[in-house]
Amino acid sequence: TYYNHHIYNRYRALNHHANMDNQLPPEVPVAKEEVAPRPVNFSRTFYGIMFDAGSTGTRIHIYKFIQKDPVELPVLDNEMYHAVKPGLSAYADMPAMGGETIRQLLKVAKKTIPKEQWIQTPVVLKATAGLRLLPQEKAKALLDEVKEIFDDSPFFVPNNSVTIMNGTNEGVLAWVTVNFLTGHLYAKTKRTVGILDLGGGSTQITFLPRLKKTVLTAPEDYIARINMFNSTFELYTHSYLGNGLIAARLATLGALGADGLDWKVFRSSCLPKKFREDWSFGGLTYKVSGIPDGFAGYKLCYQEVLRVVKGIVHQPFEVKGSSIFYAFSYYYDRAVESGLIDGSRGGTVEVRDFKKRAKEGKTLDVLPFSKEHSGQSPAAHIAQT
Ligand SMILES: Nc1ncnc2c1ncn2[C@@H]1O[C@H](COP(=O)(O)OP(=O)(O)O)[C@@H](O)[C@H]1O
Repeated sequence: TYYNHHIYNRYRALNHHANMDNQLPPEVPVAKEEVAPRPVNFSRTFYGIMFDAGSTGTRIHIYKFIQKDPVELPVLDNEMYHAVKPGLSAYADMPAMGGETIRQLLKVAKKTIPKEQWIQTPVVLKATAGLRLLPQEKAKALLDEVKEIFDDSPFFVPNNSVTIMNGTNEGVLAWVTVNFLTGHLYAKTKRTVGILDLGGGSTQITFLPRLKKTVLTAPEDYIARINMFNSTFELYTHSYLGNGLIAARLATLGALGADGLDWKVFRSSCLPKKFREDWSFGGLTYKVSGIPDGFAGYKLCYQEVLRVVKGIVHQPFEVKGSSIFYAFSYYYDRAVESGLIDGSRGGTVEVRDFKKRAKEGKTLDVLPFSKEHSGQSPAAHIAQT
């Protein structure tokens, strides 16, 4: 998942059809023409706290905004970031302990935000695939726990401040963010970039189709209409739940949703023959291993993975061309780990580069959770071929 402060600066331009509550702090009254003389030395500082409750970790983003003029939009001055692992969904059976991780992160917010600002600083949590994958009652227990902790905190708790974000909003917001950051977001924009987000539990693809055919041939719920700059954009967007890096890996092993986790060892030719480990995800622990008396390698692994994604992935014809996509989250992590791009500058890769590395065995990273980089990461481009 990827939520970015720049959306805040653009919020007046964006009116997404889907339910996107405005969680901004109370707005400064906009001066009308006749109220002409502006206050001298007007300057207002305010903060916002955003929790990103992902399937592999919970992150707090504390934003500081400065508004120098009552008729101008506030400008982001600073962002403070902190993350903990595992994510909330790992506490599916012990919501109180899950809540404790939020309480700890709120301590960071108390240290960062001046005391007199606490009461007007909104605090919001958006959960993604980890909670979407849990049985409803377990997800609800975790959200209720978080809500209680927010209510006990000295911060401003808006309505619906603790929710699961749906996959469409996750994909659309990432698209808006990346296009804003890359300067493609303006009225009548034609040249936009697509996004590919590979989380732990889900993966999102979003782009603005250039061909009418793409919109007409896509499944109906893959098209999201958003209003910006007085026009409607029809975006192609989909979130594949259960196909994030970690969830899909467990599905490949036949472990996702399986019983007998206490004794079953899930084997895969995607893992080195002698490999054996316990992996935890979503509050469950899975015993996994390679196939000691069998084979490991690209071809067999490819067949295993194909069985999982076959019939699931919708492939719009249009992206086969020369479309530019910005890929981030685990796409970025894996591209850095396998030496395809530079960790601080990002870089441009083609899908075939990943394939080449996989054949060399270099992306056969067997750690379930890689080190998470801090703050915003430079996106890795993927030019699709
Ligand atoms: N602020 C951020 N900027 C860039 N990548 C991020 C950020 N926060 C999390 N990530 C990346 O998201 C991936 C984990 O996704 P996660 O949110 O746990 O899964 P999901 O979206 O499926 O719930 C990791 O690759 C992590 O580095």
